[in-house]
Amino acid sequence: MRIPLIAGNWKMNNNIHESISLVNNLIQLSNDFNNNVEVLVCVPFTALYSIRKLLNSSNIKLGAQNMHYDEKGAYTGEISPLMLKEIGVEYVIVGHSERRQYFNETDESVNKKLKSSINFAIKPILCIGETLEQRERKIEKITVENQIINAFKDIKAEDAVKVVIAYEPIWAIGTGKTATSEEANEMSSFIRNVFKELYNEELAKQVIVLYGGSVKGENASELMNQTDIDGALVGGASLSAEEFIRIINFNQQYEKVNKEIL
Ligand SMILES: O=C[C@H](O)COP(=O)(O)O
Repeated sequence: MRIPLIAGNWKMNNNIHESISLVNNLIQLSNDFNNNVEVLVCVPFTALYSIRKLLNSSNIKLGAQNMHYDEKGAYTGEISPLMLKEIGVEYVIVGHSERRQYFNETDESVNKKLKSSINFAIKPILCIGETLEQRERKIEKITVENQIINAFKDIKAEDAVKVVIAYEPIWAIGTGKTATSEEANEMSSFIRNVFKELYNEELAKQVIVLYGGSVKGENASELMNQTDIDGALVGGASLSAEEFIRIINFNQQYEKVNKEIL
């Protein structure tokens, strides 16, 4: 069974003080959380240690937004999987489009990071997705397929299933434009097909596929209740505890909307 995952990616926002305050708000409101959803916050490196201590008394998981693939070495300014492990980081985002676009993240480094995070038992969230130009040229599926094939090079099925996929159409990130629930579900279903071809049908059914790109409280329930979408990678809206909780509780809204319709 695929447990829904709602992951907040704070990106380069919140100093330590602001991070503590946001997480304290989340913890205070966590009694209201949808119990069937796994909740994760991916915070800046500088806040990881303080937030780890706060989260110890909660069910909220802790993630990092990037890591180097080597465990140590002469890589000035980088953070290793061992360092993340030492703090108790459970998840790491790999290959976010902003890292591919601004920091020369390549398919090759993404592949190395996936292997390394699996090796260190840090669950990777692999981001894939097409640009607006690629969608307009109708090459969004082949783009996403190639990203998967390259990212999973030499990764065995028993490890591949540990990777969470986040489908994030780049044109929907931080723009207020969301893919329609049909577009997002169609791509998520296509992603499962790629895994079926690359590995097997069982793995294709098991892999967790998130949607990311301007997810908010108001659109979460429709997106999350699509057959092939298992949750969300949330940027801007995860910076507000109230808005993030609206997303976490997408099912309650969905049930409420359905009851109102009935
Ligand atoms: O990692 C999160 C995504 O880039 C989505 O960001 P957004 O929700 O601000 O569009």
